[in-house]
Amino acid sequence: MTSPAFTYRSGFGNEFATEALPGALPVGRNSPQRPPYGLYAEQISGTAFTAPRAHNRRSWLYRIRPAVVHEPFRPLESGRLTSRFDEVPAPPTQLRWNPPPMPEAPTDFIAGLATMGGNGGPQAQTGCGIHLYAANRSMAGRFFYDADGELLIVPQQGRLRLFTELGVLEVEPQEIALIPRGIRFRVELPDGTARGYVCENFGAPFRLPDLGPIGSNGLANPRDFLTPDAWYEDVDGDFELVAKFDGALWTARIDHSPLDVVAWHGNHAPCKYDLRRFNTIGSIGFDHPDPSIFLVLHSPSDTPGVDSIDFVIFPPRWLVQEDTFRPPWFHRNVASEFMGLIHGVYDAKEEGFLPGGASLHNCMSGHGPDAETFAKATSADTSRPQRIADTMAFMVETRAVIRPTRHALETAELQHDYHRCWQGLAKRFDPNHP
Ligand SMILES: O=C(O)Cc1cc(O)ccc1O
Ligand SMILES: [Fe+2]
Repeated sequence: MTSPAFTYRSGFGNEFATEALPGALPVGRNSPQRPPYGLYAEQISGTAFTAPRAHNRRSWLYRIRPAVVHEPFRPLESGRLTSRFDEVPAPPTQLRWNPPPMPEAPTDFIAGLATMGGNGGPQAQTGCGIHLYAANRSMAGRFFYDADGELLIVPQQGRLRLFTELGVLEVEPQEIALIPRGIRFRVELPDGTARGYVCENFGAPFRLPDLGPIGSNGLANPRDFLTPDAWYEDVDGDFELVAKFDGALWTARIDHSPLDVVAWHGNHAPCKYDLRRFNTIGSIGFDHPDPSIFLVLHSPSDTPGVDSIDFVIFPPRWLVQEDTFRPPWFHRNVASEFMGLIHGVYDAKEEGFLPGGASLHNCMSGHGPDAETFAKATSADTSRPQRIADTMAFMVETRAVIRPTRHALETAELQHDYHRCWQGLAKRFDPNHP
């Protein structure tokens, strides 16, 4: 038996309570002697039991069988998915990649993941793995969970239907999904193929940033995050449970679908967010602000004010700054910047940075607009507003160096001529003309 309808509740990090059968949620206690409908009660903790209340994440699940019911795990060939960021020395060179091609062989979401780089790891409980996925078939007969981190999924092409233990998320390009650490799920591809990005967060769960002087509204508003209502399937069969655990993949046989949670309550729950809802705040006077104004979600580190990961977007917006070089300035950054393009064109790079592609500008490596963009922006009329339309780029900015994997440095998609886009920035200096 399968329950229908994919519906959501609104809010970020809320305490939700939802049941797919009436009365399935116990009232007034988490673990009654006999939960309704013969369900098992089970807690999943995403933070330390003793984490401060504001950051504590846990959910109570009422399910047909407890999560422990499966056979032992054995190693599974991990393909291009890894949490090893020491395979090859990280070059300070600016790097850019073309979009990965769609696979030819049948490839599901998990098999289609290729790690481009990262830092920290599951043991350090900080940093991230940055992956691209390209897939052409739905996950059939297998389910996945990531014990190493939370998954921030950024579709670029093709919708995803994420059937999770806590409900179903349907996401399309320009939406993102967050799957908390440990939550089991399978991925269907309603469009047949799908491509995109995954940021695997080994550290503190992503949260909304404080808004400081912006005030009580703006950037990503909490009510635009949607968490699914309880949904379950009661299906027996010969299935596979795949785990990413301590950097590698493992597989275990399981004789039923683990997506059998009939009711749950708590705040360790998946959600989705439409990036087009982002309330972009910018300069209405002069100068191009720091990209921290584009922050959607962040994973704070143990140092106040310094994030382990910032997830930032560059959405459509108006540029109105007068007497200003309006695109991103030339810069070097203590943080490291991995970028992807979901849609359209990015304003600092009109060519070469393609939807589905990626770039990496590591700690203190100079970068900025290409020569063509520089030429246009220095002669643009800044007495008029300019609309940046049809664009959606994102950046995963991290405190630690993003070390590319061997795959990232050896793939045919690496653009060996990337540096040329800046070589046309000629000497303009003339000491006789201030
Ligand atoms: O490098 C980039 O294109 C990302 C970026 C954008 C911006 O507006 C300011 C700084 C920055 O690193
Ligand atoms: Fe940058």
